Amino acid sequence: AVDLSVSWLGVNMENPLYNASGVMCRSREELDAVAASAAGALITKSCTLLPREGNPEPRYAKAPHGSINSMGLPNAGYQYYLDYAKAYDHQGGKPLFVSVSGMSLEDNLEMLAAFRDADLPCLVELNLSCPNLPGKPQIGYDFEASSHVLSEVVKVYHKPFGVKLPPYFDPVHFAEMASVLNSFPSLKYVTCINSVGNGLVIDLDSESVVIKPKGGLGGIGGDYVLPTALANVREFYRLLDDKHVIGCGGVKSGREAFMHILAGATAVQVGTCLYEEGAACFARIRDELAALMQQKGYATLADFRGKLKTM
Ligand SMILES: O=C1NC(=O)NC(C(=O)O)N1
Repeated sequence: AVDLSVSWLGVNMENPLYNASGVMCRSREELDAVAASAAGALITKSCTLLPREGNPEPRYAKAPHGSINSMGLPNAGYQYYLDYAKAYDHQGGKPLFVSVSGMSLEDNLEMLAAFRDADLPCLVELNLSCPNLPGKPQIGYDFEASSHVLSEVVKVYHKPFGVKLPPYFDPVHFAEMASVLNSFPSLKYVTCINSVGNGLVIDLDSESVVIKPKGGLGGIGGDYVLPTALANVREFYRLLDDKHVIGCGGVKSGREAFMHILAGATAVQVGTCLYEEGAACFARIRDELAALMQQKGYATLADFRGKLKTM
């Protein structure tokens, strides 16, 4: 038998799989559905200070090899998720993570101070990479801004936390961002990657875009992004000091979950596949991962984590 468990930053997961922030996690009903599934943990939709409607619909579409979304951070406001976390059974339940994505640094600091004061066992994932707010850049692509935000965050939030990063595509950028992240010891994990920003899916029959916001531009997920996600996991696994990397991007079976862990991922998030298949995907992916490990003769995740061979 294989052991799929992973313990990290005080979090004990029976298996390494959980939802990507944004998918099946905006309402308490959705969060409860992930908690009731075979997922090893759950994370909330990125929250803002005030509730947000988000971008006009249609704002999500399935595409031939994945998905495109320009949701625009629709969420119930941080108090809703703080209340959910306060009521949550942290002892008996699965680990709960909270994603925070303020519209400004001040908003981020106010929300983080509130989560700090609530003194909950949840780990925070600070989203530096939402690509879908018209007119707003992805903070993660501005190294100076990222450093400034993190400098202010660690003054307010003293517990270990993580950041959700956009995909990078250039070794110089991997090195630059790793250098910024390594200067914050309490930043204990990164989640790689957020959607590949501002892609364009065209429907040939209608000769039209498939989502309304931003002239059809949206974050790309699914099969399209797997190689980019794996590269980001492996590069940050290699470049970061004493931090965990959480893999996200293109996971739809035990195979891609295995690849992310082989590249160095401590745990693995599922986005597009969860959106399309529903919470049953967790048991399927879990069992596929276990079978793959069995076939390959690995008893635990640590047996192969980060052991990607190079030539
Ligand atoms: O960080 C985000 N990534 C996405 O792909 N979409 C959401 C969103 O638009 O709310 N946010």
